[in-house]
Amino acid sequence: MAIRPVGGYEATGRAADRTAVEAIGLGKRHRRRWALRDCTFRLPAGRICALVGPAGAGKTTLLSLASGLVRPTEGTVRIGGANGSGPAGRAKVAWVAQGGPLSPRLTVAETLRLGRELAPGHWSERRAEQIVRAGRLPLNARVGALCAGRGAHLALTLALARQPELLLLDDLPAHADPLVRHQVAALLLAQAAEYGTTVVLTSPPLAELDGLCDHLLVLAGGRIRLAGAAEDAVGAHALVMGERRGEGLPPRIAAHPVVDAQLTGRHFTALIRPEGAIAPGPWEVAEPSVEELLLAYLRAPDVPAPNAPGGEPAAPRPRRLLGGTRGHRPGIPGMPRNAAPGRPGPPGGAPRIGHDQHSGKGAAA
Ligand SMILES: Nc1ncnc2c1ncn2[C@@H]1O[C@H](COP(=O)(O)OP(=O)(O)OP(=O)(O)O)[C@@H](O)[C@H]1O
Repeated sequence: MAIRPVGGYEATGRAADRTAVEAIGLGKRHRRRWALRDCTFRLPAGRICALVGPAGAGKTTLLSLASGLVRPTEGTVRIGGANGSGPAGRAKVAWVAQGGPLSPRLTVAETLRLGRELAPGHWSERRAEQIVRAGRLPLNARVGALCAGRGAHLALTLALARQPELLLLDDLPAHADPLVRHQVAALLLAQAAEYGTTVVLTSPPLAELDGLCDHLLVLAGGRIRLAGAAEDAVGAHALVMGERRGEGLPPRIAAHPVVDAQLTGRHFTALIRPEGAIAPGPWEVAEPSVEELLLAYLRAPDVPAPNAPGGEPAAPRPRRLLGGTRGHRPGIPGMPRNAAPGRPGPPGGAPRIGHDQHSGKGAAA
């Protein structure tokens, strides 16, 4: 684990009223190729945000820009109101990255002492002790003898004791055993609630997001595909499941923007962004889980952002009046909504409906 630049956290005002990260037209180009482009979003303070996207989507680039380690080619990113590229912005961010150097020869106590010395004026001894106690870190153990989960917990202690406003967390929970992952999740929730720290988790296990992440940021191809509060994002989509009678989706479903559709045998499952009421028919309509929503976006990296091209957060929407049979989690045996994370859809399953689904092409007659 490597701890990147850190700084002080001002516990003033209601977290939800403050903006932790604001990106406007943010972009980074390497030679002629854009790693990130047109990236516009606002992340309120005190949120736990899942940053999700396929390999090469631009996640690390976004973290590098947010941490101030890399300067944008275009646009701006502000951290707690300060320019993210300047010292004031950088001082508000901690980045716990995978594979960085915690010295294996030092003990836990020596590592913490070093952390305190390297963060004069920012270090909270009380917070460090709390986190060490919560993670049951043995103070006299050598860092090299700690299991991966405890090593991760130590890296997190170093980062949080420095009281950052924004914590960037790279893959951490995925590498720990379930108990440590649970401890880390509890720690992050407490940190966000009590200290207003904003946490950005890169590629967290999708099955563990419900109840942990309340904000979503989906990238693909260097552009934002979805950004906003998880609740709003879920409310702006619907999962429609039913029997199919033609080649593609029923026209009354394909009339809405389709994010992803899975066709399996005689059934279909589609994640749509309803534009108005969904016409009734031989299908069920349900609210997607966060996992289902993200899986659909990961399966459809080309889908345009709701407010393309800027990809701004979707505004909170009132609950729609849905047609069809609206249920909470009806589930259809063998359908993708029950698929395990990382295994989108049943084996030998349905073809993914491509881009032209958004215009409704490919719908069944
Ligand atoms: N220093 C660089 N020079 C050239 N191209 C780069 C550089 N850094 C990133 N890229 C390219 O920019 C794109 C985005 O890379 P980035 O590492 O941000 O993606 P990512 O979502 O973090 O991917 P992964 O999950 O595989 O780490 C990729 O196509 C990558 O090859």
